[in-house]
Amino acid sequence: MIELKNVCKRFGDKEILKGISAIMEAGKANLIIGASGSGKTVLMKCMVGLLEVDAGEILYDGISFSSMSNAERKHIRKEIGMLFQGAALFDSMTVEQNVMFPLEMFSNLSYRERKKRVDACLARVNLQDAHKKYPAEISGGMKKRVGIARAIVLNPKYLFCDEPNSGLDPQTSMLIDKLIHEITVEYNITTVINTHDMNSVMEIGDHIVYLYEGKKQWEGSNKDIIFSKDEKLNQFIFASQFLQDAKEMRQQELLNQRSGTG
Ligand SMILES: Nc1ncnc2c1ncn2[C@@H]1O[C@H](COP(=O)(O)OP(=O)(O)OP(=O)(O)O)[C@@H](O)[C@H]1O
Repeated sequence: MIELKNVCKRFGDKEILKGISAIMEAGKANLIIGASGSGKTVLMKCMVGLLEVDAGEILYDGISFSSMSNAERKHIRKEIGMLFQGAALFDSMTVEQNVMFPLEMFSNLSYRERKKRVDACLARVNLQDAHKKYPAEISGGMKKRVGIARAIVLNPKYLFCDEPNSGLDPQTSMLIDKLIHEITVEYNITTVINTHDMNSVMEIGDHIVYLYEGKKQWEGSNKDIIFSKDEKLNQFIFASQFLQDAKEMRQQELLNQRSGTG
């Protein structure tokens, strides 16, 4: 679990994060959503220590990460996996070498053990036959899978995904979402996902934090969203008439199920 307590961040006289408190739960996909410029990336960077908070606190399983020195943060950093936008693979390395890279950097495993772990992670993301391929030879969806395999190769407790669906078609996006969600539940990972993708929100949003102009405007699950009366959230999620109609239909369906008439 990651806990944010009144997190504030400014750049010069521009206040970006205005006292955000929220919980990122273990074994759940925690989504940070909000319009462009609302502070999602800055918040994620604060959480992994790429930026320092100006005030407030970030706790990893009860331990204050924000007040630690860089040296003290090392053992928490080892437990963090990251899936970057566009997967950020090394072009000159094969798929297998990309996934093995963190093990070479941060583990004392023998080559045989490393190879076994890489094989297991690539199998978990359904990429059994791509070991010797280079990133340029595989599709965008496959690159994301390699990125996921690399992010989980060290068995992380925490997984950060920045826009995991960017550049993917809707069907591939859903497969990637499903994979991230399955892995999160399977290994009880605290997964934090920055996204603009409304499909992701509705499909895997176990826990959602909606930022509006640097403040937490709303927090809840994808099931709560259907019944939320928060105007700003509704305008953001159900922006088109089509989506508003879909929301009302789903609302009715759920109400019917509850009253036993559906
Ligand atoms: N290093 C920086 N120096 C100054 N301003 C910054 C810096 N990083 C981010 N900002 C500003 O902080 C605000 C929030 O940026 P952030 O990237 O977190 O938005 P976002 O919600 O992730 O947007 P998007 O969805 O477009 O990625 C923006 O106004 C941005 O210009």
